[in-house]
Amino acid sequence: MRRYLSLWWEVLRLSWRSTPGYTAGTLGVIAVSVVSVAAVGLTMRATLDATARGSSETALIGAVGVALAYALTLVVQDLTNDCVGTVADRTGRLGLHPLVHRDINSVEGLEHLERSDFLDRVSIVRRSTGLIARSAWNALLSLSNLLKLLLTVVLLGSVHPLLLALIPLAAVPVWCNHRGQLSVQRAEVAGAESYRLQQHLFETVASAEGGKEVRVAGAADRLIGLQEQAWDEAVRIRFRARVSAALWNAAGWAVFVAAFAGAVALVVYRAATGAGGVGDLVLTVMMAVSLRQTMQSTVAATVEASGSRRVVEPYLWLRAYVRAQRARAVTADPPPTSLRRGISLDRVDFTYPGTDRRALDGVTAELPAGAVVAVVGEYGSGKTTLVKLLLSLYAPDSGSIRLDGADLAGISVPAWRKRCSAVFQDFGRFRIRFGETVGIGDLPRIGDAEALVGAVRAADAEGLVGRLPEGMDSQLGRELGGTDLSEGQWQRTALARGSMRTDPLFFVLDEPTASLDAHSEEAIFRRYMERARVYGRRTGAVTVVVSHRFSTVAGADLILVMDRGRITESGGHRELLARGGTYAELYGIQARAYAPGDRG
Ligand SMILES: Nc1ncnc2c1ncn2[C@@H]1O[C@H](COP(=O)(O)OP(=O)(O)OP(=O)(O)O)[C@@H](O)[C@H]1O
Repeated sequence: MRRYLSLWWEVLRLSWRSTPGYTAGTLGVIAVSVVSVAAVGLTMRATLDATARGSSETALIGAVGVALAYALTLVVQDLTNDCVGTVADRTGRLGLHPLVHRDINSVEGLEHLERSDFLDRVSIVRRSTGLIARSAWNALLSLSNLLKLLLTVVLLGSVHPLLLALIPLAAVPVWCNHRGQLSVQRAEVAGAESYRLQQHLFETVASAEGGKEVRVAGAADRLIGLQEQAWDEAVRIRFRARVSAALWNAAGWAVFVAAFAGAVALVVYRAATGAGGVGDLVLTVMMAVSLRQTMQSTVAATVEASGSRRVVEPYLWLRAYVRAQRARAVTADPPPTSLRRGISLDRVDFTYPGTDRRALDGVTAELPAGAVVAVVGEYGSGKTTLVKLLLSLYAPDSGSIRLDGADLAGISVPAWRKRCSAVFQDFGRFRIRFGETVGIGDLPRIGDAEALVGAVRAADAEGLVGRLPEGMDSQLGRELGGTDLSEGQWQRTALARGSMRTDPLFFVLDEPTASLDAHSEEAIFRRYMERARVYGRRTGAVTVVVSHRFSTVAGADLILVMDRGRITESGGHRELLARGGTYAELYGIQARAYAPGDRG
């Protein structure tokens, strides 16, 4: 409960900051709604009692009071919902939405983006910032309704104390609703995976990228069938939970309505047998009517507040996760300014979240300072995973990675990343201006024209910039009114981005030329090897090159051969050839395949 109270308090403060006028207005309307309920009954009783006494002047003033109080009740009844809806919506969009996005993006590493439990919660939170804000206002509405209830019961209790028994009985529908909402909440999480799947399939079929292959393969109907299946599954799970919630709701109400009918009968009987006055009778009827309304809205607001558990719980979980990550970052050390010994891996194991096969299995290796290290191996042997761990995108499950003996786990992730440069096979296609898409490789120098030109030159992408309509300022992406690039051009852009930092301690080239022709590939590799040597001499930087093309890695100082998550061979090119193992065999196969005379 404390977690909820602190969240609601935070949301109300956020409401105040993001939309102070609406917040003040809504608070005012809620306060008036509390007072107006009692005002109607009290003015009515005073009017009738005055009439019975024959005091016409007081009766007239009382009648004006009744009219005003009643009009106020009607106005605030309508206004409350509108105001709460608007203020919650604005707080959700203006205050909470940016906070949630900042939280999600501030998490280091990739692990959380591939953990299905994280994704399920994030997808709920992302769509529900308005509901989270609404939950705080609903809690406030519940509180104001409780006050109204208290006022109503005090007035009814002044007629007969037995009516106070209505308070505990009012808890029955609240509990039943809460019970039903729990099953709705569980269903949201259980159906989130099917929901994501259907969304992914829909986007695959509908997007230009995936749609091409899907249409050529004639697989659209099948994928749409799968999407409908996943959609049905998601809807079925939610529907069942909602039916069960409705049944709980009805049962709770049945209990309360029975008790309420008995209470009203008692008061009417007392009035009829002369135990109460005319004013008491009218007060009872007025309060009975308003009690029913207040009870209804108390239950509705409480149920809505507790029903929002399905969105609030994931949000609280996300915040706790982000805080734990940040707390870890605060105590971290900076990375060394240069490497003297190098990077070592000691019995590193790693399994991707949600899978049960080790992607890295007892990996031990020494990557000497200043060295170019090539990692080769079959598809899926763990090469990219190894690189991801070295970049702190994931942490090892066991074993350690050390920089000059210091455990990478104790080093600040953002500070380490600032000393890394990487070009990946599955590079990003950032559809912004060309200069920006390169410049984000080193944010502090994103506006440094000289640095941009240098990076573009390193990636041999000057020709590409020359063909763009506005050079470095050209917008990329046709759907954004810009220019479309080919795969090879996107890859050169990624290479340029990876060349922005000029003093990395760790430089990664993970299949950086897979989309380039053989001629460009060779030229680029030669150029980047020279670059790697410069880094190595300057700071002892380690360069890791991942490649399927053995000819490109022959010049590396150290070659690691991977197979099913393990390093099976390591050494220099000549040494591995002389050993006659996997490397020698694969090298031989490729050398023959690429030899001009052997080609068919
Ligand atoms: N995000 C992920 N979630 C789950 N499993 C993954 C993920 N990424 C990779 N894997 C699995 O981990 C293993 C190693 O993958 P990795 O990408 O490291 O291989 P690789 O040698 O780089 O392959 P390739 O040469 O195709 O790039 C594979 O079995 C792969 O299926």
